[in-house]
Amino acid sequence: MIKFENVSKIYPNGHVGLKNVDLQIEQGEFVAIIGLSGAGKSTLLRCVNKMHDISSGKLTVNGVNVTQLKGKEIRRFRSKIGMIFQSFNLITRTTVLGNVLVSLVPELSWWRRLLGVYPATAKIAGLKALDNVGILDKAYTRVDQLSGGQQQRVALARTLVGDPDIILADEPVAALDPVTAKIVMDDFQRINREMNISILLNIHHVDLAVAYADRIVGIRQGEIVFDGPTSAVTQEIIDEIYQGHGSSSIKGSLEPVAAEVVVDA
Ligand SMILES: Nc1ncnc2c1ncn2[C@@H]1O[C@H](COP(=O)(O)OP(=O)(O)OP(=O)(O)O)[C@@H](O)[C@H]1O
Repeated sequence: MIKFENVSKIYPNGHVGLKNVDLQIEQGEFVAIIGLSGAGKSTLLRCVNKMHDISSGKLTVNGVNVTQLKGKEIRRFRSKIGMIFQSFNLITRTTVLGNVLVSLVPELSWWRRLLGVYPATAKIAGLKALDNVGILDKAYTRVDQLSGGQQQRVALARTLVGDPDIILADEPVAALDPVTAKIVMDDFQRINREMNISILLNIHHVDLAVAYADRIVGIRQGEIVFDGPTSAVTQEIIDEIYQGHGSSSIKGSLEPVAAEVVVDA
């Protein structure tokens, strides 16, 4: 369980990234965080795995007080939290399998790290993760020869090989075309349902958020202004989250609501 209790985040320059956030996410939930650019979506996500430190309040993940983690504890803590970025963050000149196995490097002995020699068990785990996201046949292809969608699936496989409890995804489909975005969102949904991994995902496309997530959290200027099941989301709520910015002219329109994808001009 991820639990924010009255959490605020103030950046060193005084900017308030999060303000009095109360949020509880149970294991296995699929939550989409929506809001205008600069609303605080990434800040919220990055506090969960301590990429950002909170300024006040309390943040616990599976009972662990995140603020109190130090040194090696942080690495161990993060090993159960996968992170996916818009830009994939892969080593482009390495094979797909090599990228997936990178996440296991901290657990390997120094000589294996030095030589890049992975035990058979690690390789099998890596290949299984690739199979899980439908790109097993690309295992020995260099990452820079893959499409954007395939690269994001490599990133997803890299998180899966660590057997995470939680996956944080920061705009994972923003760089993808609508069809590929849907394929990647299908992967997230399947992984969430089949593996009971909590998914916390920032997304600009409200239609995709509503089509895939179980729960929507709306953020405006660092504050949560909506938190509820996807079924409760209305155009009025979307307008409230994107207040003052004419949601139908940005990506915050509920039309169409279903899995059909709005092309980002
Ligand atoms: N390191 C930083 N120092 C100061 N201010 C920051 C820092 N990082 C983010 N901010 C500010 O905090 C606010 C929230 O940023 P954040 O990246 O969380 O927004 P976001 O909702 O994820 O936006 P986007 O959708 O554009 O990624 C923004 O006003 C941003 O300028």
